[in-house]
Amino acid sequence: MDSEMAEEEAPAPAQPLAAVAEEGEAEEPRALPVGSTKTMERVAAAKKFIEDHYRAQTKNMQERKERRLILEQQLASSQVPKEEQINLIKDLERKETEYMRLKRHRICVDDFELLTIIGRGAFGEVRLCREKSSGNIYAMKKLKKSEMLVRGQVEHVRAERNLLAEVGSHCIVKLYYSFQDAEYLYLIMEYLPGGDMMTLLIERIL
Ligand SMILES: Nc1ncnc2c1ncn2[C@@H]1O[C@H](COP(=O)(O)OP(=O)(O)OP(=O)(O)O)[C@@H](O)[C@H]1O
Repeated sequence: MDSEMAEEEAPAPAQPLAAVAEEGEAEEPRALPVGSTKTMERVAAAKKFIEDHYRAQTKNMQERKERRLILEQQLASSQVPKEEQINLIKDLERKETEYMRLKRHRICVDDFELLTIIGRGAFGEVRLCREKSSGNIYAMKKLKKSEMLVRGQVEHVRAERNLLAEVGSHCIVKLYYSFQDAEYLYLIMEYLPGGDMMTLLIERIL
């Protein structure tokens, strides 16, 4: 079994404070201090993140096992020679491992070669860029986090990002990646040459 398939050990649950009291020492039950609303929100967000992460990981492992099983069943009922069957299964495992390796890679601004500036938005510039690994050209929209906070636009930007990520329409620009660093959010979109709608409308109307 390779490292991807290895089952992860569940982290030990945090020990409740009361349990830390020395054995035999009769302690009056004390109310634990409750964190501020902000802290409680962070705790809830972290809990959700961890749960989602492990759920996704379990699902991935299950799907991977199923893909292997399907291939094994297909090969068992085929005329493919035994040696060839072993090679095909090894090939599948190699591709699965490579896929997991690529998935683990956290994409960041260094994965792109920054080219010319093609526009300016409310929170920063839009640049043409080239993905180093594939050579693909995209439009990179860079949004300054502090500006978004000052103008109270965090929810609008989040909605824009979610909409671009979820809608699959030829009328809406495609979003390929989104990521952030300490200062900026980045949206990596399909590059649409030809200018924006407002310029087009002005040209057509005037
Ligand atoms: N995917 C893209 N392909 C090509 N050019 C783009 C792309 N996205 C943005 N641009 C260019 O960058 C400019 C600013 O981008 P965008 O309109 O998304 O920013 P914004 O912050 O929403 O701006 P505004 O507040 O003015 O609407 C656009 O007018 C356009 O010229």
